[in-house]
Formats: sequence, C-alpha cells, structure tokens
Amino acid sequence: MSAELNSAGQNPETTAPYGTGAAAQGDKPVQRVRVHHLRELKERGEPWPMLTAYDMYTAELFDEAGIPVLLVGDSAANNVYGYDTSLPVTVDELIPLVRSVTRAARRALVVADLPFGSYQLSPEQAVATAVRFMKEGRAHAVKLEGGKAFAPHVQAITTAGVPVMGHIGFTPQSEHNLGGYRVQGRGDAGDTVVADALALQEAGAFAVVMEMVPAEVAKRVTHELRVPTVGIGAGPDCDAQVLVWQDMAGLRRAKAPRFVKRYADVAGVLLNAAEQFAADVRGREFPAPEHAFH
Ligand SMILES: Nc1nc(=O)c2c([nH]1)NC[C@@H]1CN(c3ccc(C(=O)N[C@@H](CCC(=O)O)C(=O)O)cc3)CN21
Ligand SMILES: CC(C)C(=O)C(=O)O
Ligand SMILES: [Mg+2]
Repeated sequence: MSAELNSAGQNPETTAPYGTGAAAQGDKPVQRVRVHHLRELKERGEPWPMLTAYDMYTAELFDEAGIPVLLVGDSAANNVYGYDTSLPVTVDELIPLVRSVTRAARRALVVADLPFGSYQLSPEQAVATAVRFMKEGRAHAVKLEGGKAFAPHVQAITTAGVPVMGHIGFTPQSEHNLGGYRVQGRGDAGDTVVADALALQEAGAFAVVMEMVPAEVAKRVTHELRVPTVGIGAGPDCDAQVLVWQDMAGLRRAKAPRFVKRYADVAGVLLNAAEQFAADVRGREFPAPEHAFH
C-alpha cells in the first residue's frame, strides 16, 4: 500500500501543518492504519488495543502511543456532554468531536459511532448518516449497534464504500429493551451472539465489538469469524480490546464497570493541579515575575 504524497513528500491526509504535536514529531509521512491491517493482525495472532477519544489532545497522545484504532463513541453522551445515558446524544453533537479526532490522529483509523436514532429507521437512513460522518467528520469508518436485524444496514453502508464495525452483546442504545446493564449471551443465548456476529461479517463488517458477553462465547465467536472481534467485558480471547479512555486513565471517578482496568489517576492529577493553582492565586504566588510582561 503506498500513500499519495504531496510536493513536500508528505501524505496530505495524515500530515498536520500546525495545531498538533504532529509537526514537532517531524514531518515524516505516516502510513494510515487500514481495515486490512487489522485483519492481518488477527491472522498473525497479535491482539491490538482500541480506545475512545473525543478531542484533539487525547487523539494525538493515543496515536503517539501506538493505539491503531480510535473510536469516537456515542459514549461522548455521558463522558463529554454529561447525559446520564448514551441515548440523547445527536449526530450534530458528535460530528465536531469526530472532526477534532481526525484532525489530530496521524496514523490511527478513526471510527465514528452512529448514535441512537440515526440509523435504525432504514438502511437508507444508515447510509445517509454514515455519509455525514465521513464528509463532515472525516471519519475513516463507522460503527453501529445490533445483530442480524442490522445486517441490511451494515451491507448498505459497506456498499456505499464506508467500512462498518458491528457491536453486539450488551448494546447500550437498547438498554431499556435489554432490561438494564446486563451480560448478554448466557446459556442458549450464546448461539444468538454467534449467529449475530456471523450475519454482520456476511454483511461486510470489518470487525465486531462484543460488549459484556461470557468469555467462552466471545472465544467461540472469535474463532468462527475471519474479521477481528473487539472485546469490552468479553474476556481475553478477543482479537482486540477496547475501553472508554476516561475509565482507562481514571478521569471518571464513579464506580467503574467490572471490565475496566484503571491505568492512571488523571482525576487526582487534575484535582491537585487545580487546587494548587487556586492556592497560588489566593496567596499571590501566581503570577510570578517571569509570567508577567513589562
Ligand atoms: N465511561 C463509560 N464506560 C463505558 O464502558 C461505557 C460508557 N461510559 N458509556 C456507554 C457504555 C455503557 N457501558 C456500561 C456502563 C456500565 C456498566 C455497568 O454498570 N456494569 C456493571 C454491572 C454489570 C452487571 O449487572 O452484570 C459491572 O459491574 O460491570 C456496563 C457497561 C459501557 N459504555
Ligand atoms: C464502549 C464502546 C465500544 C462504545 O461503543 C462507545 O464508547 O460508545
Ligand atoms: Mg457506543
């Protein structure tokens, strides 16, 4: 795969002229992660990480950390906008977040999550919404929730030229229909999870997220699919693992779901910084002479 270069020898799609740390890291063109690379990782048995991102600085850092796929989740509803669930967030609220992530990520494949109500009505509505995320958000792929019943939607978007990531198991947009935040696919329902995953793959999905599914079921699905599975609360045998970044980094202080591992205390760091700033201002310690102009 060869990326097209501009006269400066840069890939215009992946090189940011200013406004991000990309330039500071050198102007070498970077090869964008593509869906076929993820398939190759599966074939080689190499698990890969995915994180959510909703803004420029996190996208830049996670990209630099080598995270190959960034998801602008509809979880921006509760992790950016302060809604209590993901149901209220709209396409118009998500597109600017997607645009900020795609501006900043040089290498990562950026997936835009289609929010509740923006694709369920018909495959036509699904294509129209996917096209908005591609044109206005400059996303590289989209993701939607649902199994077999959404295979026609996945097929229509894929046919339009947009890669689609599926999402089955516990699907937060169906919270009220599923009866709350519960593991899906226990017992006989495990076969439904497998059938849903196969239907999405058949419809053209390039990967399938499995959320809160028994590890044994997720393992079965992972072995049956050619395309990668991405687990969140789906055990260690998925081809990839995803977490919401505020959970992963400890910015969100509420009790985290069981599937979260916290790798930092960003909330503690920020709280400390804000408290010290406040104390410095109140004690006339800030600004010091070196922060003033004369
Ligand atoms: N910050 C954040 N993290 C997420 O993982 C996340 C979001 N937001 N927003 C959208 C959805 C909602 N998700 C969630 C949220 C909560 C639970 C939860 O409370 N799980 C409990 C109960 C599970 C059970 O009853 O079996 C747990 O302990 O895992 C699970 C998934 C996953 N997504
Ligand atoms: C948790 C991931 C898979 C998601 O759908 C989101 O963040 O919206
Ligand atoms: Mg989501």
